[in-house]
Amino acid sequence: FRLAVVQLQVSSDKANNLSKVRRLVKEAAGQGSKVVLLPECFNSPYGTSFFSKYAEKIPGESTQMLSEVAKENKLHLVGSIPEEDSGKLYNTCAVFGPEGELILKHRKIHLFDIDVPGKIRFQESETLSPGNSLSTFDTFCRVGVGICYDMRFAELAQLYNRKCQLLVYPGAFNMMTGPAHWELLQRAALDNQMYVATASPARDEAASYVAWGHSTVVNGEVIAKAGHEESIIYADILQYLADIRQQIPISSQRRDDLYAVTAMQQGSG
Ligand SMILES: O=C(O)CCC(=O)C(=O)O
Repeated sequence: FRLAVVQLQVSSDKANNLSKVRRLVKEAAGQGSKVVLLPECFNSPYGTSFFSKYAEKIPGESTQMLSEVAKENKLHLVGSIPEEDSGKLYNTCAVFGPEGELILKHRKIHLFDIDVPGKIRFQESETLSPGNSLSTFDTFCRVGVGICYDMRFAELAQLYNRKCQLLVYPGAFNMMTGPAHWELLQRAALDNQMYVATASPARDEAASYVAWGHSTVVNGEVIAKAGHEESIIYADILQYLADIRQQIPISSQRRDDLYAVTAMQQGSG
């Protein structure tokens, strides 16, 4: 099946962000895409000062639009927004199916709290609360969902690996961690023999948080990669995994007698 990643130029104009999503998803559908991935916080500039202003309940304006667009174009649509629920804020990825139905909500499990002196300090936990469950859904294959910083936690990918063929991460790495780690982390899933797709906002040099861009799809090797401007990239998810998992059978070669990665709770999916 064909996967599309929309590297949206997100602005402070929410209505404009939403109408561009409508147009670009339609364009991706016209190219035969069956699963479309949008960037982290596609309706809002990325930053702790924006989350409360742009946050919505689910369902709400932005996710209602996702539902309609998924239904109109008969595809699975994945996108994250700042979510408000019972007075708390979350970074939440919603997945809609081809009938416009909400399939799951993944609330970012690992909040992005880093402090690199002189370079970057970011503390999502000042405004956001973490999610507490893993999230998978079924389409042409089983898909595991994470959001951005979740990508740094190999244990999550390893748990998803037991049942998924594709991992999707809406994300927004920055001009420091982007060049250093963005592609490397995705390609590290080679060890897990999975497809991994990441969707970044396009780069906006004038933004308070400048996203790296370079949305990517890998299967160990990079099979599609955007530049830093607004664009759509496509990848055809094929037989590769079944072949490589058989040829290099690491899942049956694990030394379960020596180590284990264990979920305390499985969450949805
Ligand atoms: O891990 C990183 O370097 C960036 C993470 C991030 O921007 C996020 O979690 O939104």
